Amino acid sequence: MKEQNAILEVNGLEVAYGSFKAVKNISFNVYGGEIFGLLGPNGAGKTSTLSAIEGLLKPQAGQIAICGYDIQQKPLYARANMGVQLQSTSFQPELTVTEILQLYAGVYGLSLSQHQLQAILKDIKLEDAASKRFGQLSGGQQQRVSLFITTIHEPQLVLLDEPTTGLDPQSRRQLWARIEAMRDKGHAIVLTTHSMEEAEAICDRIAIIDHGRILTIDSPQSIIDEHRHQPEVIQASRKGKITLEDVFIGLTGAAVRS
Ligand SMILES: Nc1ncnc2c1ncn2[C@@H]1O[C@H](COP(=O)(O)OP(=O)(O)OP(=O)(O)O)[C@@H](O)[C@H]1O
Repeated sequence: MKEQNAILEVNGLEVAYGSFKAVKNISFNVYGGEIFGLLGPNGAGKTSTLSAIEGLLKPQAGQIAICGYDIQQKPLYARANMGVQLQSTSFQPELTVTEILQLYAGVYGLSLSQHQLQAILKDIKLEDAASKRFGQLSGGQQQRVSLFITTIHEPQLVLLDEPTTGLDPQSRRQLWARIEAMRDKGHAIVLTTHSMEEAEAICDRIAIIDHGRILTIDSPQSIIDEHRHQPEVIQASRKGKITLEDVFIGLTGAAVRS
């Protein structure tokens, strides 16, 4: 991680829906070459935070800059530096993999030669599925197409909302490897996840959010070390050793959110 290179700056972010404040004074930076995880129980404010970063909703207060461009003041510049993973349901199920790749390349003003297309299909391990319809792909295959399209314009900031939910362990590992490869190329990656295992496996830093506030922000191991002696964390421990999940439950409480 290169500390000097803040790709995403979030400062004093507040998001409200009517009179309800979903995000309350959240600040964090994400740097080139790091994977940053947003963790929190259902309703904590993760998606609201991502939506504000994407510029899909106007914050009640605070500033968000992507590569120095304010998302509200300079949305086109900010978005040019950002890749947002689309949900699989956003793609036309009747289009083939090739058609989808060509379509989205076109959206970003790129035209793919036959040679480039073959290289991409090989890279995302879908050589044999080039003419398959998107709707006929497995969940893991759809995620690979979706992740590739997110980064087709080589954005500096990549936003992934629960990228591996529903994938089998093999597909999840493969997606982790792709996300890590993006990190190693210098992209800044922000992802949300409910998987503590995922956060520990690939995130360089995480923020645990609850009720719209950041409770703690650091590397997974530092967060475990910092909170391992708290009584709520020890009480949450199930395996005799303190895990990130124990800290998460200890900090956010064991009650299921409505
Ligand atoms: N469009 C909306 N109108 C009103 N309230 C909303 C809206 N979107 C979200 N909320 C509320 O804002 C709070 C934060 O929601 P958000 O979707 O950001 O949480 P989350 O951390 O992404 O949750 P999850 O893990 O369930 O996806 C919740 O209480 C939610 O009910």
